[in-house]
Amino acid sequence: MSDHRDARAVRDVHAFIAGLPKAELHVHHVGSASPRIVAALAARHPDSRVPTDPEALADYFTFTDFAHFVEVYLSVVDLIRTPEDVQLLTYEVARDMARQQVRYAELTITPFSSTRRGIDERAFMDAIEDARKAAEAEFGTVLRWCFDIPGEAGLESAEETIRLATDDRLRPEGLVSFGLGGPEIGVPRPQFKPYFDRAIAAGLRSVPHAGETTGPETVWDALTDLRAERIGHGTSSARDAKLLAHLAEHRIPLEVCPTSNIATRAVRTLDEHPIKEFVRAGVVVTINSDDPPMFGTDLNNEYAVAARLLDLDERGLADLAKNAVEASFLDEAGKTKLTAEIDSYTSAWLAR
Ligand SMILES: Nc1ncnc2c1ncn2[C@@H]1O[C@H](CCC(=O)c2cccc(C(=O)O)c2)[C@@H](O)[C@H]1O
Ligand SMILES: [Zn+2]
Repeated sequence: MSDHRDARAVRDVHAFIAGLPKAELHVHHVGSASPRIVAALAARHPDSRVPTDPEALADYFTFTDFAHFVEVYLSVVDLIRTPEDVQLLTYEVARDMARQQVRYAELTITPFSSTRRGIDERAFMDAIEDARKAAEAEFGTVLRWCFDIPGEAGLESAEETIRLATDDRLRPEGLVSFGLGGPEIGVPRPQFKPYFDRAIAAGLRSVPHAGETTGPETVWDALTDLRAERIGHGTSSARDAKLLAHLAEHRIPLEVCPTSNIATRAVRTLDEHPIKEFVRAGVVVTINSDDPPMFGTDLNNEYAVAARLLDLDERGLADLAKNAVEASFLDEAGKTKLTAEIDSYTSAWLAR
């Protein structure tokens, strides 16, 4: 292929991705605050130390390691102080998703971080639900929630998160799953088993982060003790052939977030990312953005990265998008509809 045609092919793939209807399964609520949203929140709370100028913000969002990332993340959490802030963040995140043709997203929310900072729990639930309904009506993007335990904040945070997720008077209609985030080093997964047992008994699905910054044994713990149905990241699974075979056989999808893994220094370079090994082993791979503005990315860019790393054409990209629909917690009718939308978009594109 000549350089000229190469460049055109890449442009074409980007245009295809931009219009491709997509589902996103691993994306954090606070971690999705774009410079536009950060500026709006900081204008409400001028004492904040988070910069609002986009260039300064890009600098601020350059991380030395995972611990530094969590420190910066928590400074953005500190910008969210009222139920109105929660509503604004959630609604505006949905607007950014809709612009990328994201039709369905499971958004990971850490309610503990808000309630411990004094936001009333009832008002918090009302704020996210108001935003969810408005986003669906106005942007056509369907949102669902994953409530996650911030592991580093200890069992007190696990207790608070499970209470908020299972108390019938509080539990929001959009809640579908239960997660575990934050640092893994020094935060063993098995201690959270009783909380995942309670979540699963209440009908929630188990989707912990595992194997992002620690080895494959953490992924095994997530499968065995937390009964994970999908794994957040699971990057280090590539180091354990038996684990890869297990994930493939039981069709346990990985929520792969390539750019995030580089930004938090979990993986050295994109070319060393194990996504190819996952696909080669037959593991179901989904593509996600994690904390897109913090990592200078968005879901469309993550699909473009995957296209390059996996050498995918439009059909291959559509298959990735369909993996996410299949691995989602949408009902069967919703899955069938979104899959058909992906297929008809792809056929129309290829028939141009
Ligand atoms: N790639 C990621 N991998 C893992 N997690 C990620 C990723 N991206 C975003 N997160 C989020 O980071 C939070 C970390 C928050 C946390 O540990 C903490 C500790 C102590 C106190 C408090 C508090 O609020 O007072 C919070 C998690 O809840 C998670 O949702
Ligand atoms: Zn994450």
